[in-house]
Amino acid sequence: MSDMAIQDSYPPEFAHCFGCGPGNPHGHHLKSYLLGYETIARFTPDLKYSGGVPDHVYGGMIASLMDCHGTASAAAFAYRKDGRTMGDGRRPIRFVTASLRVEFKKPTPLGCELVVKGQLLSLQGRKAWVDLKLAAGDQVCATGEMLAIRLPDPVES
Ligand SMILES: CCCCCCCCCCCCCC(=O)SCCNC(=O)CCNC(=O)[C@H](O)C(C)(C)COP(=O)(O)OP(=O)(O)OC[C@H]1O[C@@H](n2cnc3c(N)ncnc32)[C@H](O)[C@@H]1OP(=O)(O)O
Repeated sequence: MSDMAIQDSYPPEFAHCFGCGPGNPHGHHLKSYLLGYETIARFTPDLKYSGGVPDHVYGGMIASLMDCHGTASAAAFAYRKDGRTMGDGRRPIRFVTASLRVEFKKPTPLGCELVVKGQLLSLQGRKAWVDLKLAAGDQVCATGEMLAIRLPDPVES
């Protein structure tokens, strides 16, 4: 596993995301890592992120974790495809979410660590499709599929 979290390769001007931006002092600071051919992030939601009952995570938090982990995963997979290393000093590869479908399979328990994993389904041009799974222990609670779009490099003036 790379020691560097994918989000820690985001340049300061793109580090403000509430879910994962290292530069947002109020945010969740989700950290995603490339581990072989998949990505992984671990996160324990604070007890205030409850759903309809106090011991379940609310759906927005689950979607948020997939949102941030999915775009980070897309970037990591694109770095690998381009034969690059994150933080290599060149212009960073950045993706944003174009679409995210979440299926809530089981209630997600609050008060324990959640593990989000990503796998690349397809990477074609600027489009990356990422398969996502969120689990509590051995139980997969939600699955998702994201289309992430690679942002073009800004034109140098
Ligand atoms: C905004 C800057 C932030 C940068 C942050 C970086 C660090 C990350 C931070 C952490 C982030 C955390 C996560 C977050 O919270 S990311 C925040 C939530 N996401 C957004 O705000 C994204 C808003 N959307 C856009 O900016 C644009 O629509 C994008 C950039 C996505 C595409 O607009 P762009 O003008 O560039 O490209 P295009 O329109 O030619 O489309 C290109 C191709 O994609 C296809 N397509 C597009 N949409 C869809 C769709 N819904 N379903 C199916 N297909 C779709 C389209 O048909 C085309 O295909 P083809 O014709 O080529 O075959």
